[in-house]
Amino acid sequence: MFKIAVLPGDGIGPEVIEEGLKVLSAIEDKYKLKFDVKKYPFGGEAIDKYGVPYPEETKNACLSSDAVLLGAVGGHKWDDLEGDKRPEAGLLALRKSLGVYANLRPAVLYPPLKEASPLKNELLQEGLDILVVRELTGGIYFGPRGTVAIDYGFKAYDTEVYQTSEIERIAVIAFEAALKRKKKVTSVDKANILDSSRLWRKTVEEISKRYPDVELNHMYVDNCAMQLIKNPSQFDVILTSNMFGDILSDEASQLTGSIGMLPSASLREDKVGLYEPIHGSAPDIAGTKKANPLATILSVAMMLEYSFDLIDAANDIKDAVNKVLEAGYRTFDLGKGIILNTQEMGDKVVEYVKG
Ligand SMILES: NC(=O)c1ccc[n+]([C@@H]2O[C@H](COP(=O)([O-])OP(=O)(O)OC[C@H]3O[C@@H](n4cnc5c(N)ncnc54)[C@H](O)[C@@H]3O)[C@@H](O)[C@H]2O)c1
Ligand SMILES: CC(C)[C@H](C(=O)O)[C@@H](O)C(=O)O
Ligand SMILES: [Mg+2]
Repeated sequence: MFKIAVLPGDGIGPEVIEEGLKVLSAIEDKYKLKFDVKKYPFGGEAIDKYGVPYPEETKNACLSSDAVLLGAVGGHKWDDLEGDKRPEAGLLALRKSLGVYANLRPAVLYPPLKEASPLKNELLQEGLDILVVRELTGGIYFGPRGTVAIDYGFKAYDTEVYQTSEIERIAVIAFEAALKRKKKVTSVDKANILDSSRLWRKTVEEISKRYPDVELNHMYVDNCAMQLIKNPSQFDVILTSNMFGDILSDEASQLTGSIGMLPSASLREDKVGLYEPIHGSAPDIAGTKKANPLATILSVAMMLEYSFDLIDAANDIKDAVNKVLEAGYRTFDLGKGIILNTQEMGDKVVEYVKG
């Protein structure tokens, strides 16, 4: 029986997780499966209860599970805490402790959402299906950092650090993914300025030699941010660092209609994975029932696919989401249509999963 540690977190986290679990339980019924699902405190909620964002009990549960499903963490209440005591520090510790260095963020435009994308229709003729492969356990998020007092005020620093082995393993993930897609990798860096990016570029070049069937091009991150809007269909797999991937995936998500549509899987060598929507705790809409649960529901689909090899079940969820959208149902972030609240959207997906 697959063991899943569920971390609802803060803000809209628990709201979208509830809908993800509803869909998971519909899959259990449909396929006569049984998942061992347990919730644990994490993020701001855990700080309030235990004084730390990633308590030992939660850590032990995550480390002994087949998959971790996370809502989102953070909120104004904890914004003034020191960096390493914040809910977001718990998220970094979770990712690091699991060793899930490969963050896959598929930005897929579901055809019924063409109107919800801010792009002109003519730019979407070929659809939009980009896989952002983001390095997740290195780079500036984990490099040396600090704040020191100086003559006038303070000096604060964060350091982008990458070593060959970290770049190699994430590049392999990107090239392998490209082989199953349109066979194109765009590696995004800032090699005109940063030493770490120059090592990135050189290492990616080396790995690309093992993949003669995959086309590789390099792009500076500032240009990539622009090209995503100008000509998104040029991209297949975007391979990039932790911070650039964070930023570019939020940008790519909006092209698909809303950040509320983008799921993610964070993987390592074995099948264990962390699954989470790419959005945050959205304090501006928490408690209003406006949150779009589809990114979390699609993260459940990724969990079924990557950690459990339940491909049919994963496809059922993706098909159900497409059908719900085709039938005109929307959450408020997706623009015009039959507007549903968070719970109603979850129920609709369940209805279509059941068939
Ligand atoms: N993985 C995570 O847990 C994660 C990710 C990003 C941000 N955060 C945290 O979340 C908090 C808020 O950050 P932020 O406002 O920059 O980013 P956010 O992603 O929470 O929200 C950005 C905007 O997108 C909207 N939005 C996000 N998810 C949505 C959904 N499912 N449906 C509809 N609209 C949605 C929000 O209402 C907001 O207007 C911060 O504390 C931040 O650190 C956590
Ligand atoms: C909250 C933050 C630490 C996180 C990140 O930057 O990785 C978030 O923005 C994300 O995209 O998952
Ligand atoms: Mg982000």
